[in-house]
Amino acid sequence: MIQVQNIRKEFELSKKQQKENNTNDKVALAVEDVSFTCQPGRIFSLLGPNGAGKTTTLRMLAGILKPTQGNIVINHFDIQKETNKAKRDIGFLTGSTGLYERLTANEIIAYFAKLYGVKDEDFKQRKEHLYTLLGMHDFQDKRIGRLSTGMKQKVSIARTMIHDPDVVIFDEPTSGLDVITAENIIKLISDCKTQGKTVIFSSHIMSEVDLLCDDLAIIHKGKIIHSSTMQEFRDQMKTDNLTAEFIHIINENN
Ligand SMILES: Nc1ncnc2c1ncn2[C@@H]1O[C@H](COP(=O)(O)OP(=O)(O)OP(=O)(O)O)[C@@H](O)[C@H]1O
Repeated sequence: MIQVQNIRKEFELSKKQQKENNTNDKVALAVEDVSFTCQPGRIFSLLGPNGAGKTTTLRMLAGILKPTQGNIVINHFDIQKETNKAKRDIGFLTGSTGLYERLTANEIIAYFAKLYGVKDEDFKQRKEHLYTLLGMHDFQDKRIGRLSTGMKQKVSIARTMIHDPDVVIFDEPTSGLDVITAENIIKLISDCKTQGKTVIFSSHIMSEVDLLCDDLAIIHKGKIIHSSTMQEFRDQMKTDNLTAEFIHIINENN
């Protein structure tokens, strides 16, 4: 379960950033008064145009960024007060997940399994499952620095899932992947739901949202402008498809 209450994130701007952003403001407000709940066994989708505040929100949920205000609770653990306990329950996938370029996929997966205290027998079984699902056997012994963007993304996904987290946070999970692998990721996300995990993902791809999500929130300029179940979203649509409806809601709030 993820409970988000009135979170706000301000970034302090350096003199250089102020110049780049053409502003005298000392802070940039990225997320303002955002609240939502993600339930176990359901998939929650966070949608929004570029720069809306999706990654900033997900990084706060994962305990990587500290909110300026507000509370985040992951499976009853306050992410700011009981960070380590909360983090054990989280798998976080982001496009910028740092992978050590000089290690191989096998070394990275083994390293993270150890870090999270995964038992040997669980490790072997999970690794095999993830490598098969993602098609990773062929490059498991290659150094990360020699892998393509899509291959690196696969390693990141395996790394995110190896400790079998209860709560999974995916920031644009299929970005940079070929259609076959993207389909497998969709299947992996869907399996997470069947296993009763709490899933949140951000995406620009409405067909993925349509396939996967039970609940959704639309964020725009740092604020939640729509929040409902997917069914409620469909029932209130004023246009005839999801993409058109998304654009319509954004335009109404410009
Ligand atoms: N470290 C930072 N310092 C200053 N401003 C930042 C920083 N990180 C993000 N921002 C700003 O916060 C806002 C939200 O950015 P964020 O990356 O969360 O958007 P996003 O919805 O994930 O966008 P995208 O779909 O393009 O990835 C943007 O205006 C961005 O410029």
